[in-house]
Amino acid sequence: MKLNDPLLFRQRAYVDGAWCDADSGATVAVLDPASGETIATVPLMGEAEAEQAIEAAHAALPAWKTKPAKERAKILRRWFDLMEQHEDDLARLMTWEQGKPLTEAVGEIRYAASFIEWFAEEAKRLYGDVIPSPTADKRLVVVREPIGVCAAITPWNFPAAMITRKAAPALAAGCTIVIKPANETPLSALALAELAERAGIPAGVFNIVTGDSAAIGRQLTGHPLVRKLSFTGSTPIGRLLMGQCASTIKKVSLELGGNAPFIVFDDADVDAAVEGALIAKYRNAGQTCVCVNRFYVHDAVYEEFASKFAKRVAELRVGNGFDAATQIGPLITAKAVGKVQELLDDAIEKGARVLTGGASLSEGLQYFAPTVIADVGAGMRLLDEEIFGPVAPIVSFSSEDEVVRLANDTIYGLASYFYSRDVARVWRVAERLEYGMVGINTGLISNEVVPFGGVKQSGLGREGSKYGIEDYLEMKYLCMAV
Ligand SMILES: NC(=O)C1=CN([C@@H]2O[C@H](COP(=O)(O)OP(=O)(O)OC[C@H]3O[C@@H](n4cnc5c(N)ncnc54)[C@H](OP(=O)(O)O)[C@@H]3O)[C@@H](O)[C@H]2O)C=CC1
Ligand SMILES: O=C(O)CCCC(=O)O
Repeated sequence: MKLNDPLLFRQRAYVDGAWCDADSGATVAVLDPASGETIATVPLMGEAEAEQAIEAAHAALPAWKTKPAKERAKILRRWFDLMEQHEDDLARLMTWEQGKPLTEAVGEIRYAASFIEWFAEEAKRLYGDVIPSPTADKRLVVVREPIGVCAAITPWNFPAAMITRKAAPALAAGCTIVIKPANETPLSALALAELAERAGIPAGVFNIVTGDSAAIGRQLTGHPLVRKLSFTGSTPIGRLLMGQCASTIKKVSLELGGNAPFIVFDDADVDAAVEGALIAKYRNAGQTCVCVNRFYVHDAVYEEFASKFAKRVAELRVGNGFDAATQIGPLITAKAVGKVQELLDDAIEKGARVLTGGASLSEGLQYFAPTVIADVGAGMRLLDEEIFGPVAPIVSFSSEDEVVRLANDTIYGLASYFYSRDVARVWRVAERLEYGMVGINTGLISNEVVPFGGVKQSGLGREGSKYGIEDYLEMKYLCMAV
């Protein structure tokens, strides 16, 4: 891979300000999902190396948390500037290891950097409170302090943004952090560490350990010095990690799976709904926790929506993310392709009708045809399970009550979307949907200024926005006799 700045291509972990190997010297391969070829190796670390990183983060904490917020903000701002300057290289590394089209990778680098910019600004605004005392002899004050050493475990679908959405508020609040990126996409994380170092983030404040996720995860969730865990990934692993955190009562933020409904009412602008649906379903080849999992379309506009949508989906270009024409890259692994195919086959066997697409595109490679299926109904697995791929199932409905009930009939509660031009209905449905986020007449809801997160088994806490720093802070109440 030719980079303008070759030093951004790092193949060693970053702990206590140093580039390190695993104690055993063992490594794990990073694969290009477009070709299946090995593009790099990173250290196969485990519990011992994770513990060293936790101890480094603990040692670095006193100096970092007592730095004036303005100084922490300046350092974070430099990190943001460096990400902007190196956006081309960062995006190329991401497409190489993750597969997403280069334009989407550039978009993610900007999105990732925006969390650093935002929280650099928020660092200076962590106000306390003065509480009017019920008695004359006391003064009551609330101050907010960094929670301490934090841990983060991040997924492969957004290899940069899921790191900065956690690390930026942590560092802004005065915490230090140890991060375990997904083994599929560690190169983006390590490039961020290189830029963090150049920005002047002190040794031990920002650490990246790569390798055995279960072993590192056990250490990060079990070590008493770690005060908080933030995880983005599947609901089963989130459940496991939450349980592991119980013995040391850590604060936990979880951003887990979704089963997003996308509802098109009979009063919707159908053409606008088709455009919104394309973004909400096919971004990152459908590998996003806020990607639509189920389309519910009113009987009166079902055929119109389905045929217009299928026509647009059939035009999507699938290919290598480095090809400028590509809109849909490869899926992350062969296992992911198998899972998407299995869910699709189950639906077809149970009576779903393929409008476009319908299968993986190439023997041995990880390309999957953007697919739309109609006549989808109860009992098909993809209505309950996260597809995480470019398959769009369409279900028909006939009343508002019915569709709200169907949309809420899931253990998940992350993102939801609907299209309607009836103002009263917009309020009614937005209030009745049991989701942390509701897109109304839009398919794109993410940015750094809004609280991203879910209810039910989609997780705990919110990331981004003025609320996103709360999880990295503790309240301390001071009671003074006067
Ligand atoms: N909410 C979201 O954004 C995401 C949801 N998913 C959902 O999960 C499905 C499976 O994807 P998958 O990548 O396997 O998701 P996982 O939840 O298994 O992986 C997410 C992260 O957790 C790590 N991890 C896995 N097992 C453990 C463990 N025992 N202890 C500590 N960390 C662990 C992974 O590391 P490593 O990869 O190195 O093993 C990765 O960093 C997807 O199809 C999708 O439905 C997946 C990713 C993101
Ligand atoms: O967890 C994910 O899938 C990443 C969220 C992408 C986004 O912020 O929109």
